[in-house]
Amino acid sequence: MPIPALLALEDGSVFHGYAVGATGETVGEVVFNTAMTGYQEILTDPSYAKQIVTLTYPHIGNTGVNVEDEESDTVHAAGLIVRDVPRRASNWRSTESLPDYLKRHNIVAIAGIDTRRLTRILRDKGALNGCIVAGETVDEAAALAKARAFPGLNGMDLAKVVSVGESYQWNEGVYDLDQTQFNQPSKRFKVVAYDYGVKYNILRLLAEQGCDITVVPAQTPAADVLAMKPDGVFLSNGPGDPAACDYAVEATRQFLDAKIPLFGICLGHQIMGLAVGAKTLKMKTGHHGANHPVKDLDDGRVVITSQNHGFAVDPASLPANARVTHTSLFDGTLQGFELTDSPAFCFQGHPEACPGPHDIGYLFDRFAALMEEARKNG
Ligand SMILES: NC(=O)CC[C@H](N)C(=O)O
Repeated sequence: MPIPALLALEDGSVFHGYAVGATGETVGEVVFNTAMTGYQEILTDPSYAKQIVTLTYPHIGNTGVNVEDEESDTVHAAGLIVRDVPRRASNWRSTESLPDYLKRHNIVAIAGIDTRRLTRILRDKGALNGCIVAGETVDEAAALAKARAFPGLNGMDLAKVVSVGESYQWNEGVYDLDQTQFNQPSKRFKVVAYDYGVKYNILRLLAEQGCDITVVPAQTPAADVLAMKPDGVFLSNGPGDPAACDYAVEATRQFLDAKIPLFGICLGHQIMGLAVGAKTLKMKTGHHGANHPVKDLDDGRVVITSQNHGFAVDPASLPANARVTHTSLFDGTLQGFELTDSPAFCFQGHPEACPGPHDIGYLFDRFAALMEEARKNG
């Protein structure tokens, strides 16, 4: 007999299903992700800290899990909600089933609920706080009280919580499926990457550009980084509210003043926005998926992108020296901008994919070109 589980949302909705992960309880902001593949990359994306993810694709776990597809050193999502997990996982790289993996990481997960109904609630009302309880006795009223007691992500600084404790070097490139190993690209740039909750594939794609990367903790002062004399600085993705990361905003201001090549992704984009004086806001419905159309305003092309954010930079608040480069074709929100007086640019979505399409991978080339240019100008 499966172990019972329930999901309670702060609006009073309750869903009954069964446990497919650890027993116990978890609380967080419930969001839906529309990607059809990549559940392991989603679970290990540190930007999902304090968020419970429901996947709209109904069959999750078909290909099991494997060590090469991890996007960080552990699972960061606060919980998982799915329609159905197959009884048997099958893939040539699979080393473990999804339920065993969730149990090993102590992640509470529920299956057997109507994820379409849940998604419609979240789409109509926006992200809601929720609680999953899994165990032989599940108490609806207690779960509801816990969902309502969760303070929400507004004002929460989670970047420094998930960040690495000590700096480290990263040189590994992307995974070569034919060689079944990670590339070891040669190095031509020295890059410092801030870890606000960085995904490994960002570091891998930077390495593919020839970056010799030093990953540093979120609160590393700008002066320490500038003392390393890097060719460029990278600001990573990460969880929580960007407006709460004052130390990151302050460091970014100093990099902009120093006119050092700067590239930000997702939380890094939002931090760059705050550093130039723009405002961030919480979106009603965040973007979480792998098929989001984004327009590149420079050449008009439409790129299909991976997305994972619940906050956004308000384009109306951008200063005159910020030029908008990308916008979302789903809701018109800001997706990218660059500065006209500094070699700095950023993107709200995920050019590293994992999971998702690679259409916007050209941003990594752009960062390398900025560093090349800065070198020439000495
Ligand atoms: N993936 C990210 O970096 C997310 C940034 C931020 N935490 C948001 O939700 O908008």
